[in-house]
Amino acid sequence: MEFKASLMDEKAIERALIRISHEIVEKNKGVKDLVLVGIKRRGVPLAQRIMENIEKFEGEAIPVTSVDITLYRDDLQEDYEVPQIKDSRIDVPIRNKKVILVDDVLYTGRTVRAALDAVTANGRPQSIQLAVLIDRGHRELPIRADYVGKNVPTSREELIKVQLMEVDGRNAVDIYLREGER
Ligand SMILES: O=P(O)(O)OC[C@H]1O[C@H](OP(=O)(O)OP(=O)(O)O)[C@H](O)[C@@H]1O
Ligand SMILES: O=c1cc[nH]c(=O)[nH]1
Repeated sequence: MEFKASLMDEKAIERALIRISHEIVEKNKGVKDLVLVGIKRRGVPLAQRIMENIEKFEGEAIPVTSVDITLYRDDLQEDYEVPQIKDSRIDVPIRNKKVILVDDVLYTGRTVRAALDAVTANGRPQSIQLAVLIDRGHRELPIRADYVGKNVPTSREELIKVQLMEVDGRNAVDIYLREGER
């Protein structure tokens, strides 16, 4: 992978998450019935940070939980990976709640589609919204985000790498060119 450019530093990530946190409270007219669901792995610390921001502004904590969506190799098509639910148990009640799914990158939309299945397997929420740090385009399904940290027009040969302190030891968003695509 060849490094191309830095898209966001620690401060830019923090500002984007603060804005998203405000937008969530504004759109939902408060924090009542909100549940944040981070998509593993990097959606989980992002959901946690959004919860901490909202708690700071509103003085009220909202539940945070996670779903585990993992890429599996398609048995019939060797080079094709399909996101599947690894563990669909959600450990907070979501029936009649306003669920906010959180992930780092939105690309084809397949991970989010699997996450929607995982959430609805646990009960019928009042609504499901989506927050992502980066929307890089190239959707293959009719899925869009309600809250976006940064829209980044990309080519398919590029790769967006989000790094978060809790997982990677640093906070940064960088863009790379995939091996052999130059
Ligand atoms: O819209 P999609 O095409 O589904 O792509 C987006 C997903 O891809 C990335 O996960 P990845 O599979 O790279 O795993 P990671 O988060 O563990 O690195 C990212 O974290 C999103 O979950
Ligand atoms: O560029 C991409 C595409 C999917 N997932 C990522 O994390 N980056």
